[in-house]
Amino acid sequence: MTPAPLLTPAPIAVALDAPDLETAARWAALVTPHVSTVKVGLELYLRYGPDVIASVRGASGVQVFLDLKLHDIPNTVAGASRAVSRLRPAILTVHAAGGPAMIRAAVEAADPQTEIAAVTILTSLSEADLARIGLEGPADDAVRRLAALSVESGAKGLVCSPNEVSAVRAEVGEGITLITPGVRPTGVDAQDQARVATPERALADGADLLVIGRPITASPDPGAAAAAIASSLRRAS
Ligand SMILES: O=C(O)c1cc(=O)[nH]c(=O)n1[C@@H]1O[C@H](COP(=O)(O)O)[C@@H](O)[C@H]1O
Repeated sequence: MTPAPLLTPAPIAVALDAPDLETAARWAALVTPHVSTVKVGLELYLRYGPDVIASVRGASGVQVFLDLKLHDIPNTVAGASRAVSRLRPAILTVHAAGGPAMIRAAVEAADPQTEIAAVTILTSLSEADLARIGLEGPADDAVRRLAALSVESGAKGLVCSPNEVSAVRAEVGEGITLITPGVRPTGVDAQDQARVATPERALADGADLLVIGRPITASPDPGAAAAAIASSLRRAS
């Protein structure tokens, strides 16, 4: 296999969970030489709406992941998916727990260039939390079940923790983008994340795109933090 050119951006989506647009755009500009993707979530989208996409895409034209985690009845999710499609995000999230008809509705309403990714079980939930919401047993079981139903319903991407990524790959095979938040470099606090692993582990276990927020954006130099994780991934692969 030909080694990747040294400066290929790493398969990382930096979560731009910023309180204001200027900060988000600054983070995006600092990290985009090093990473493939930036992620816009609820905090920014609910404050600024669709304009935020163009602001973070900036001059670099970096791939934008729109993480709205849609979860409603199929008709409503179809409308929302159609509404944001014109922004041409590369990825749009829905909650897998919305069920097959809802996932299918999101896929059918989206622009063909937008990949619908289904969030299986939030990485902030521990097995004790899962038991409290009626999902007793190993997280792996629920994640694999939701992954299979999402793919059957047309999702081309799945979001799970790095701890489940190899089980999910075995369940759904190649050709589905596996996206893992819950990523923490060695020694970095998990904060509100419950099911975590290092970036190197997530990639080795088969993740296609690592979502990383605060370990990069809370650094005094987000560009250097992104570059350090990207080069550590290159060394490990
Ligand atoms: O869909 C997501 O991106 C997502 C799913 C999930 O299960 N867990 C999760 O943390 N996320 C997002 O991934 C990002 C993680 O951020 P950090 O914990 O700061 O690295 C946040 O923007 C979350 O909204």
